[in-house]
Amino acid sequence: SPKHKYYKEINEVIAEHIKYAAKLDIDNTWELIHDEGEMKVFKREMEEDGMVVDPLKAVHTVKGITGHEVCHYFWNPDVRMEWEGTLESAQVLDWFSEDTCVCYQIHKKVWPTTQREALFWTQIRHVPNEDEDEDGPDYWIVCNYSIPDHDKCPEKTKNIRAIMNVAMICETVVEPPQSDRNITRENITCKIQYHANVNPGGWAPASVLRAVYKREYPKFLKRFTQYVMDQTKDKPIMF
Ligand SMILES: O=S(=O)(CCO)c1ccc(-c2ccc(C3CCCC3)c([C@@H]3C[C@@H]3c3ccccn3)c2)cc1
Repeated sequence: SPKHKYYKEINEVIAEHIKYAAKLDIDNTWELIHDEGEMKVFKREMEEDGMVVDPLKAVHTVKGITGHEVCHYFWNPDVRMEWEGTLESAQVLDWFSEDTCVCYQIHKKVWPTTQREALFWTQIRHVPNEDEDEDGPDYWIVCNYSIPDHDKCPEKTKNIRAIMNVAMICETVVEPPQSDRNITRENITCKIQYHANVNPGGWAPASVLRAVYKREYPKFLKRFTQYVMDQTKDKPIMF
């Protein structure tokens, strides 16, 4: 399809997330806020114009599912309301291509903050390892990135527009290495990195927001990965 308005931005944002994922340097600037089994959730405390914009990074390892499956269910707008417990509504406003669409969603109100909504493009992409380096990382990635407006977006709602740059970046490990033919779910593990930069778009008490982040992100990641395990357990593996 002819290059759409966001074609260049999408490539730049995805490339940035891939570059960042390859480094995975969780240095001491990241504060561990949740550590449960294989899931570790970190934050950095940052404020912009007095608003909490804490970047969040989570790493998780889940057996029995692939990076393609995790990204497929995270990206697929048709199932968003099945696993995202904090949404009041979610809809697709536009399709740029078969792997890229514009979503508009309203988050459930988080007392005492004003209700939030989000308008963003979402793309799923397979980033194979570099040809010459067959041991290089092979990623599946989904990126959700806010856009300022869209002609089909509801106007003048009472909600505050949150601004986000979120990525779900996955690698699949097959152990022991086997030919594609007879790999079972016992042989696969998905290594997940989740990066979320959410600007609440308007003032909210820092203490409230930080408590919400600390509670909601681990809950969301647990619920989402469990959803993928449930959806895939009796289905052929998506590599
Ligand atoms: O991974 S996604 O792309 C999945 C698509 O939905 C995504 C996840 C979360 C958000 C998000 C948007 C707004 C807010 C706040 C800002 C002030 C009041 C609500 C929060 C706070 C952090 C807490 C939160 C964390 C996880 C899930 C829901 N709530 C999170 C946006 C996108």
